[in-house]
Amino acid sequence: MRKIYLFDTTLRDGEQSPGVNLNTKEKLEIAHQLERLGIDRMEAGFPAASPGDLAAVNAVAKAVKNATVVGLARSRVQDIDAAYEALKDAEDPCLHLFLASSPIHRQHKLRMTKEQMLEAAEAAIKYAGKYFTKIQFSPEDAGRTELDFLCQVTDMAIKAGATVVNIPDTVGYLYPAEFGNIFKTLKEQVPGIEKIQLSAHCHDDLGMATANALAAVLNGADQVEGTINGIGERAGNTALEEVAMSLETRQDFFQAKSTMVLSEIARSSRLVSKLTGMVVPGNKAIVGANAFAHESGIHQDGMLKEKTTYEIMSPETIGLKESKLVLGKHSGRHAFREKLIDLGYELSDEQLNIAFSKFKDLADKKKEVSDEDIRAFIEEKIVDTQEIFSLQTIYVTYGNEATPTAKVRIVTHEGDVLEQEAEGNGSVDAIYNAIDKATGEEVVLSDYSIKSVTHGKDAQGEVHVVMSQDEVAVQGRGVSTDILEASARAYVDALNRLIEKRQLNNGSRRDKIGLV
Ligand SMILES: CC(=O)SCCNC(=O)CCNC(=O)[C@H](O)C(C)(C)COP(=O)(O)OP(=O)(O)OC[C@H]1O[C@@H](n2cnc3c(N)ncnc32)[C@H](O)[C@@H]1OP(=O)(O)O
Ligand SMILES: CC(C)C(=O)C(=O)O
Ligand SMILES: [Mg+2]
Repeated sequence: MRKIYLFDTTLRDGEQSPGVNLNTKEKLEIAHQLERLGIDRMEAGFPAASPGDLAAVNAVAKAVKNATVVGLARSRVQDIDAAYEALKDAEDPCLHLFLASSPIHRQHKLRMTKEQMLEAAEAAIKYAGKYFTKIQFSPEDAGRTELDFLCQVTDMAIKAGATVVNIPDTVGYLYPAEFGNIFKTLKEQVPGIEKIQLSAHCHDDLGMATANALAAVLNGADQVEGTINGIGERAGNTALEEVAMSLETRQDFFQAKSTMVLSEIARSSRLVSKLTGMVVPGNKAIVGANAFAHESGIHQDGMLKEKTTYEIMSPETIGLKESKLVLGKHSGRHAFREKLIDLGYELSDEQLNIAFSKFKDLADKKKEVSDEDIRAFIEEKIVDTQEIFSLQTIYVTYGNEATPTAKVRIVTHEGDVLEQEAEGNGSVDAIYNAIDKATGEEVVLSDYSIKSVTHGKDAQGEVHVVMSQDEVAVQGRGVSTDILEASARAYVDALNRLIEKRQLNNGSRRDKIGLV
């Protein structure tokens, strides 16, 4: 099995993400985590960029013991000197030199001919050879460089003393077959290529960064460069966790492995996200919050029966606890029942059906149904014995200079429809007056409280009421994403309990409420 070296540039190309600025302490924290992650080489910064970055690279160089520490430099004496200054205390230092080779960069940016580019790069590699035994050379924008010229540049770099030649697709322009072909060609056509390592550095402008890096591996690349979470200039770099997990998951195909400590992936991702402020999208491969979460019923059913139906990797491998079955609009009964068992509820099939349809109603209103949501509506309703009144609709008219009015429609358990409208001191009072009118009940409301039982903008509100009638007191609870609906539900719930209690105490008094 071939070893693929991982070169992490989170602290250099990753830091080139707009808005990211890591101080020395933060770079050190990430560097130590990269060591735990088993990264072979880490690029700590660009020492010539600023005295602060030189100091940060120097701090990383002194602190890191289990990886090669790399510093980036233009092909200029002052940059190489700065990099030497930063890296001189490293146990295993490496200089990363670059000079663009593509026609666009040569003509417009460097204003150099091919010959001048070759001469400048050669002079820089040779100058660096005085200080460094490990030198990586990158022909920047290699992806858009004439292939025969790239072979010439690589040949020059090997002869001048480079130990690694890194091929950057600087602007993320190439497709895997094209990028792979560069490596194949270099391997076939450059004499002495076996003396050095070939490396791939890809950008994600067309979403090809990982695919291109893996195409390079298939065509002989020894090293892949990238960052944690794929951060980096513009659309970012190859995400190293994607490469390592691809090699692991598809060993059969790549016949290559990295020495990344896979169980440190999740922790590394969280740390980089926290210190750079770059939020990991939920759908990001490997480390996104949804990468091991399943929402739809058919998938959840498959997962419960056999995880490999819908998971090609296990969350435990990357250091997460377990896969998540997220309850939402697309979930089914199997996952719902499993969740209830997890939460400690054992329901009969009939209760499960009632609970499931309430869950679906809630899921239509909320993006994700949380454990608290489920507890709230299970405890609210499944214990119900008889629903004499059920609230069908409420309409409330409110304006701060108008009298609030509410219209309710209630259906009795015998199918009668009771519809009434009333005014009140506030919206809730208007709703309660309308319910009183519709049901014909006269009650005293002695307590009303409201709290949020879940979080976020679509949190559920839980209303709790206490009411009494002829010295019989009952409580009622209502839960909804809308507090007026929760208020109405709590009131109707209490009325149902009141009537039930009254029936138990006195025999039927339903004639009084006109239900017979
Ligand atoms: C593809 C990549 O990611 S490359 C790395 C990109 N990262 C960075 O640029 C971050 C750090 N950079 C910096 O802090 C600054 O750009 C510095 C300190 C390096 C240079 O700053 P300045 O001297 O003000 O130059 P500026 O950045 O405006 O322009 C770049 C100069 O370097 C030249 N240059 C660009 N690449 C190279 C190279 N690899 N080798 C030699 N010269 C180069 C440009 O042609 C330009 O030269 P000119 O001034 O003669 O026209
Ligand atoms: C410095 C080089 C390797 C780079 O980051 C690029 O070309 O994208
Ligand atoms: Mg780059």
